[in-house]
Amino acid sequence: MDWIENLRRSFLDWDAMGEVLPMMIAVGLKNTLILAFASTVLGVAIGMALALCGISRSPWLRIPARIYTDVFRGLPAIVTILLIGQGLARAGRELFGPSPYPLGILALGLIAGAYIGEIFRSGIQSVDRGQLDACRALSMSYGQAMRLIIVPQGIRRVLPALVNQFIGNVKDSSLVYFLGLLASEREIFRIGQDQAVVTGNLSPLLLAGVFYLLVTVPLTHLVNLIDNRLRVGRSTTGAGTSGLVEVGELKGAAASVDADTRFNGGSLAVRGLSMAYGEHEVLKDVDLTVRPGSVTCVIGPSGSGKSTLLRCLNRLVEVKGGDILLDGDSILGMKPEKLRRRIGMVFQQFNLFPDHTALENVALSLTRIKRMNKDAADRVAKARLAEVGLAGRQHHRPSRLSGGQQQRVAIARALAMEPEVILFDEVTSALDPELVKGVLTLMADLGRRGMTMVIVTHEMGFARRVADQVVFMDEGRVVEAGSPEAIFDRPQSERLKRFLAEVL
Ligand SMILES: Nc1ncnc2c1ncn2[C@@H]1O[C@H](COP(=O)(O)OP(=O)(O)OP(=O)(O)O)[C@@H](O)[C@H]1O
Repeated sequence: MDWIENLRRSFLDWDAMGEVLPMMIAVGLKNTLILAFASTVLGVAIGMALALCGISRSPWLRIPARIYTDVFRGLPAIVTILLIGQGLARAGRELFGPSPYPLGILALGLIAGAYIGEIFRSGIQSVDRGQLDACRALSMSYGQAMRLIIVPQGIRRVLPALVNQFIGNVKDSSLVYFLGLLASEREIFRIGQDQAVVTGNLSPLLLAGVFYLLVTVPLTHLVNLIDNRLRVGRSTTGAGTSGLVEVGELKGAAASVDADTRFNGGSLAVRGLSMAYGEHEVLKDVDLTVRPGSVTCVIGPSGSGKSTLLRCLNRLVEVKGGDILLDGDSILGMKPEKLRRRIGMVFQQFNLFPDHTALENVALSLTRIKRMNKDAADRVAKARLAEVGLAGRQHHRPSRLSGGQQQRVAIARALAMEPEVILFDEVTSALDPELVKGVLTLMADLGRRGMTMVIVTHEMGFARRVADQVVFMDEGRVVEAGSPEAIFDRPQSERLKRFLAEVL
């Protein structure tokens, strides 16, 4: 069996492996890790800049980012490494000295940046649009929303892909030897190859392969672990609460709220409001008066413009014509962030920040927007959570709360900013039926305590019981507005009669 002996001598020459092992660890492994790590760090910095440029509205940022990505992703790594390493050799010598090592890191980093940029971009763009809405409704600027919520969430989602990129850099570092590294700068592959020439067999190279696997295989498992964790984290709904528990939580909370503490509700006046998405006219000449401390329920068929009307009230969308007055002042001249401190909003899909606990969700805008110190913000946040019956769940993340509890955290978050008006956009539509009551009970209580509320709802029973005014919209217009009795018992228009016949 000569050929087996030949193979053994070629690949499993233990003496040759033993001889190269110390150098493989002290020089090769060290250099490979430095090259991979430094180029990944550089790649992350370049990638983040590319991602932010890539999602920018300005073509001056978007187009160069696109070109960069196409070029560095499209070229074979070895071409880039040689072009940078040899093309910039002179400048490199002046900047870094004679060694091509830093240029190798630069080349690997430039290549990695193109891939990491795409990873970041897709991560950031995969963050639910509602997160940005929630940030804006909490009066964060676009930059703050990106920095505090959207980008960190996007990065968290793409952590596995980033680790994969690091693995890619570990492997690509083997190409840098083409630049002619000094002996002390050789990485795993180069040492294996050099020693293979000396020993005349492939054992040192096989050992180099084993070293690559020792670095990359655990990392691959780490990727899977992170991936699983993220998936489990997302799907856990460990709440396990029933509707009865939820209403019970609120009863407990009612005792902690001083029923005499009243909100300082503001007034709204909508005059001749129109709004369009491009050519599509969604609101037409809408007039509406909302008294301080009153509850207005907006009802109407799907697509009639109810949500858009709410979004105009805190300028999440811009109006086309007409005016909106808050306590007599036009909101159109106000800075949107200032306006949104005064008009809070709660969304159908809750839009809580998933990486933050209930307490952090409520406290975030207090520290970041209202500039309260952390202790004071936590005190306020705890009090607001207690008011919505969630004192015992402050440290739960949204994924561990039921839909009803999440919605109550969202209400606490809006309340914490001490708004004069709160807008509710179909806040019970995404809830299981048994969880609806808890949220509606809470909203009715806010109404009793004088909060001005504009509520888009399909809960007709709630509108009849709680509203001071019911507004029926159809095809972008207010068709009828009046007391619940007037709307539900004495509808005037054919359209309202038909709508009520369908929903009641
Ligand atoms: N971002 C958008 N871009 C373009 N059109 C939109 C956008 N949002 C809503 N629309 C359109 O505007 C119209 C009114 O939508 P809006 O969501 O305000 O209605 P709605 O009465 O709240 O409906 P629903 O009860 O189904 O939520 C619809 O025709 C809708 O398709």
